[in-house]
Amino acid sequence: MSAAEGPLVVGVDTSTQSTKALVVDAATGRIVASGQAPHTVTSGAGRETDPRQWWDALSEALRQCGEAAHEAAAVSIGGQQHGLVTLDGHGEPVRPALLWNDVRSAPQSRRLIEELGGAKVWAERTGSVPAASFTVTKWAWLAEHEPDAVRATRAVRLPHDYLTERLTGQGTTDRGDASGTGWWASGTEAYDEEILAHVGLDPALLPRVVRPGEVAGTVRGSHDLPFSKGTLVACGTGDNAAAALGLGVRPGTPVMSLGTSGTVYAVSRHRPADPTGTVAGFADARGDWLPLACTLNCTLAVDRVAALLGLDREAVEPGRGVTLLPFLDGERTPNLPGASGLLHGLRHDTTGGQLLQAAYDGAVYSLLAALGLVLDEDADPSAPLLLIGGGARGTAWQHTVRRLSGRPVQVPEARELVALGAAAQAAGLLTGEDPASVARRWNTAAGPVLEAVERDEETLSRLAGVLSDAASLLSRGTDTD
Ligand SMILES: Nc1ncnc2c1ncn2[C@@H]1O[C@H](COP(=O)(O)OP(=O)(O)O)[C@@H](O)[C@H]1O
Ligand SMILES: O=C(CO)[C@@H](O)[C@H](O)COP(=O)(O)O
Repeated sequence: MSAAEGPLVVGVDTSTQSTKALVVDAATGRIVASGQAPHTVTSGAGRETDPRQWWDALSEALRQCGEAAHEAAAVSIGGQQHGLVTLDGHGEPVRPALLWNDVRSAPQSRRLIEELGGAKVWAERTGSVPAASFTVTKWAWLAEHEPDAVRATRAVRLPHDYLTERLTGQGTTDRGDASGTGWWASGTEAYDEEILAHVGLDPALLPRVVRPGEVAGTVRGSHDLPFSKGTLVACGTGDNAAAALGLGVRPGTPVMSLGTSGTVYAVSRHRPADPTGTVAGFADARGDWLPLACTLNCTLAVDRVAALLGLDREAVEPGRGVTLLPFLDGERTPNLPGASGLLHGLRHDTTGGQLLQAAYDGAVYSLLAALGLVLDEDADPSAPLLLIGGGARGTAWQHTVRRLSGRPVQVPEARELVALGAAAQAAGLLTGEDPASVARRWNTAAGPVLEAVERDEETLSRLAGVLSDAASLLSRGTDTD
């Protein structure tokens, strides 16, 4: 391995299933070392992780990076959005974090929307209608179900804030991740004190929102990570905003991420406010906006169907009659938090491979149905859809997205776009550059473009029909526990 041309920076992605760390040469974008370690998420009614697992996983991922991590001049952390981290007076978790895909707060979501003036008011005020994923609904759920935990809480953080604070000793966040809480007003770019008062959350418990490009702090002395005391720490951001940075996308370029969550988004110059709630009006990590739609069921749901069928995830077969809505975790897009999976059109001659293809179709359909809503007038309708996340490596995912979108699809060769985006933020601290320009200089989006194929209108309209006909079944919910 040749010596680095520039200073080394570390970018971290602490996402739902694992924490990944990259050591990157800030001059060239070359990945000098990488590491990854898993965390566990509870199953059953809720989805929770002890935040200390993220720290341990970060430590292990950095250990795998070896000596290179010791040389880092700056570090930044991107992470799963929305999770509610509650800390006591010593900075220790009061209880495990409630994650973005925990739908127990669906009743609190409905109630908060109604109590504060309805969906349109929320969309105009915070950019988003707070579905059960949003932090504000989780805080309301906790206040109702575990008031002792709320009373013991001295600080409220998001997942990426938690790790940044353990590095720096400072409670900080950024506009991108703050915009997914439901208590950050997108018009004024400040915490919304009325919403906070409504849910009984003292603003003093929240982190300071660091400006894009500002240093969040420096690595403090006492920790078990390989960084030297005084290493610069950037503000970090939510994982989708980090991936947008990591790709260096300009406004209007559509991105689809296939991971634990499925997301579609584009950077926009216009502040979003979708009263239907399909599009979350997130801020990006620079000063623009990131209209985004997110599904709860993506790679894990399809892999689960493959496992139930005893098939490899690539063992799909074409078939036109069967429909599978893979809403194994409830769903957010469409907003059906109580839904479960639904199968329609099963026949004696339906094969396992056709059922598996139907699961891919169902997962991709929800994302594509929202794609048009996240793109504004800046968008070029013929631009390739950038496909990222673990699922983007899969041939069946790639083919399904091409067939149901009718668009060309570009699959960047770089695998860890969230961690690269965080690394670009860290590099920006050293050079004064815009992180998105850093990523473009690193050429992170480079990868093969798969040509457009004819859009499979028959499958799209069959899926739309089943979704509409099964509406009452899907909104009723299933008692499984
Ligand atoms: N080669 C592959 N083909 C299809 N799916 C894959 C492949 N590699 C990983 N995955 C899927 O990617 C998922 C993890 O993606 P990732 O984006 O890392 O998730 P997250 O960031 O949400 O934790 C796994 O659930 C797995 O199903
Ligand atoms: O809730 C959202 C976006 O609003 C999710 O995209 C989370 O940010 C989790 O991301 P992954 O772990 O799937 O990357």
